Amino acid sequence: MFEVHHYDPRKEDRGTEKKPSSNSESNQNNPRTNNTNLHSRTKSKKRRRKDGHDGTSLEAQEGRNENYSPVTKSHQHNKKALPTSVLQVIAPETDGAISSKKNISNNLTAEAFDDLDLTEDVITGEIIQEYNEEDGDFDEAIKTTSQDNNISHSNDFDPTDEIQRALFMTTLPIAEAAKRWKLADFLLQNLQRDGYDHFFPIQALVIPDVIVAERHMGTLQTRDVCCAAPTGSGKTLSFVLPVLNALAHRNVQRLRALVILPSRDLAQQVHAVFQRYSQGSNLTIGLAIGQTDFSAEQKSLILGDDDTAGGFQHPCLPHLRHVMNPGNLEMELDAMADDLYTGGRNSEARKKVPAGGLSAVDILVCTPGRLVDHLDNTPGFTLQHLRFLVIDEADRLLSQSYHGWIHRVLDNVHALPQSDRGTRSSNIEPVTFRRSQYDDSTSNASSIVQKIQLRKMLFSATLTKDPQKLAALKLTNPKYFNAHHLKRTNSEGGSKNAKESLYRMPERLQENFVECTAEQKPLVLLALLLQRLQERSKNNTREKEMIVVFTSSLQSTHRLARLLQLLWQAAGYSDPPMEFSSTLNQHQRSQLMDRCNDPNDHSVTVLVCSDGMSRGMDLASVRLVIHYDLPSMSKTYVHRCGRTARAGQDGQAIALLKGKGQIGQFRRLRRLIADPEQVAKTTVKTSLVRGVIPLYKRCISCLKEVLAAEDRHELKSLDTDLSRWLTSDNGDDEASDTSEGGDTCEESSESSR
Ligand SMILES: Nc1ncnc2c1ncn2[C@@H]1O[C@H](COP(=O)(O)OP(=O)(O)OP(=O)(O)O)[C@@H](O)[C@H]1O
Repeated sequence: MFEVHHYDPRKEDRGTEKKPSSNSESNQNNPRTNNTNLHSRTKSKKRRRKDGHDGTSLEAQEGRNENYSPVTKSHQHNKKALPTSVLQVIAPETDGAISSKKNISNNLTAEAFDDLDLTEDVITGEIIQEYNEEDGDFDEAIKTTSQDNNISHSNDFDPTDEIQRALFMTTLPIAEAAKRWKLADFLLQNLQRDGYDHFFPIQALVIPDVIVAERHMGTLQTRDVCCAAPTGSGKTLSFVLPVLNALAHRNVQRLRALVILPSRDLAQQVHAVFQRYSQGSNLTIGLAIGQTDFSAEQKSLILGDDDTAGGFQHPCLPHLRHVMNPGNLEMELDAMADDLYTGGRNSEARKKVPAGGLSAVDILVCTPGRLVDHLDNTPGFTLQHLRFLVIDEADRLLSQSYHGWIHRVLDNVHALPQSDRGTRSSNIEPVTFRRSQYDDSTSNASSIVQKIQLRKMLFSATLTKDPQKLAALKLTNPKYFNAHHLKRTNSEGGSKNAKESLYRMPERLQENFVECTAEQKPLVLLALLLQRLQERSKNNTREKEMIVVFTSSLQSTHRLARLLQLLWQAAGYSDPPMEFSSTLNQHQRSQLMDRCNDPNDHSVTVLVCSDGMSRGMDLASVRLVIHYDLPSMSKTYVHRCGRTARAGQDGQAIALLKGKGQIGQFRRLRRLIADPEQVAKTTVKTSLVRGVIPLYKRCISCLKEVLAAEDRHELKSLDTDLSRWLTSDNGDDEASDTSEGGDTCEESSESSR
């Protein structure tokens, strides 16, 4: 079930959950009830417009349209079908959705969307003609191709509906979809370079939404976006592409998009995606995560000579530099527009601070703490011209204050740089304007220029709907894309808990658990790992594959990683397991991620991670996630599992549960996630577990010494060569207790890690 609805935090505040519209009501209003083919629906769409109807589609409210799958001829040509999991990300069945056209509630909206990709000419002309001429009956063609792709179809397709439209766009070859959205050429080239054939549904939903809002900025009211979609469903490109597209034709360099992430690792990852997709444009992407020293980071963000960034010695210098800049003309226009718009209220302030501040970057990817540092201490750093505020892993960021970053950002958006605060009024207007597309000499001033609006975009696989937290962001008329309450395309009623469940797993994830005792747990883990590696070498698999093991604390991550490294050494295996946690410094973590991401580097087979690393990490080769310790929160479980089965690929997650107590705990935790019955018990061969006991005993006796040596700085954190600690005897005496000691069952809250 996919919802797109108008989210009103005030309603939740009063405890009044948004209720689905009743079927009968929806039926009465549904203009499509009797439509059986695309021709008649298109006509009915025209009729509705004539009648002043806003074109709102209501089948999403009714939940009757779960089987929709529009298919074009071009998709038929492309035999590589989209994974159904990807299509199901936004399966249109829903209980509370209101079509976005109604949401935007503006007569212009329908035209705005049509303007974008599916004009009636396209619908009635291009696509249908193709089928009429070459494939015969259009509906039949849809049916046939749907069956080919194992996707059921419905006759209720109405291309004016946003969800339907998004699904439709996912079936088109990526070049065609990009053309219809008029995506910048460099973006398409980058997508093709990466071998992407189709957009994913969440992308097909969010990208045109942002494009429409940008194109019709003057007439459509800005709507902020809250987007919850499963792990690995492609949320990153859903904001990277439209932001780059919107800024691609800028003349003057200013900080126009701010992308905030909860950790340095994620910020680096998203920064890399921006870099990759900005190739071919002249946009500059900044990174502020505290990786370099502060003044070096300042210099990378702010234009000017070496002395300017840190010192900002003379206010005239940057102004002069800006006047000499080729972008001068555009700036002057902005200034003029500003005067026209604000009656000159800002002109005094502008005399002191060059319009646009001194940004050396167009887009800044950052962590909240470092952002606040720059707001406080970097002269010329301004959020004055921000057009996009993207908050990725929003629930995580909103749950932590990070020096009150939200208030600091909101206070600074559209405000002048710190250096000129003394002169401005408290409620200053934004000073960025752009020329209207409909510029003509007869227009008056206010129609020539459009005030740039800030759009906030929130993303997460476990996005909170906590009204208090969202309220802090002061969202404008937010539009909530919820892709969690999904329904399997071909099943009748979906899962029992589909409506109550908060989260949803990737479609191709297989979830299992193994029941064992505390003592058996490390043995079971070892047996599982060895079994997997042996299978791999037996099958002679060349493809890169990784296993990620999660523990519940930093300390157990380190202990377990060391134990496994000893075991590898004792067994004579190459490529020992690696630790990935905040025990490593940023540079070491980045290097490790590079190795994990390099398809030709097969040296990392097992990663032992703390929960600090459970979110967002995008490693295509992870095939198995093992929950060595059970997390205490459902959302941590969701994010951990989401390190595999990404982008429509297969993956498996196995939880090691200590006895009945933990099985109950696991059930409770799993209740918030759709399809609890999907989790199956699995076992590990006793012979395998028995087989690893001598090896384990030999290593557990050395572990203490290894850790002590590390405390004495005799061993580096990345050093995996532990051979000198391995004794030749099998350690029978010392290791009568097989517990490795780091196996703590203690659960700690996600935020405490
Ligand atoms: N249209 C596409 N076709 C094929 N692969 C894609 C497409 N879009 C994104 N991907 C790939 O899918 C993978 C997952 O995407 P992404 O990291 O954006 O997921 P996500 O939804 O942000 O997940 P998480 O919630 O775990 O952060 C990435 O490796 C990305 O390159």
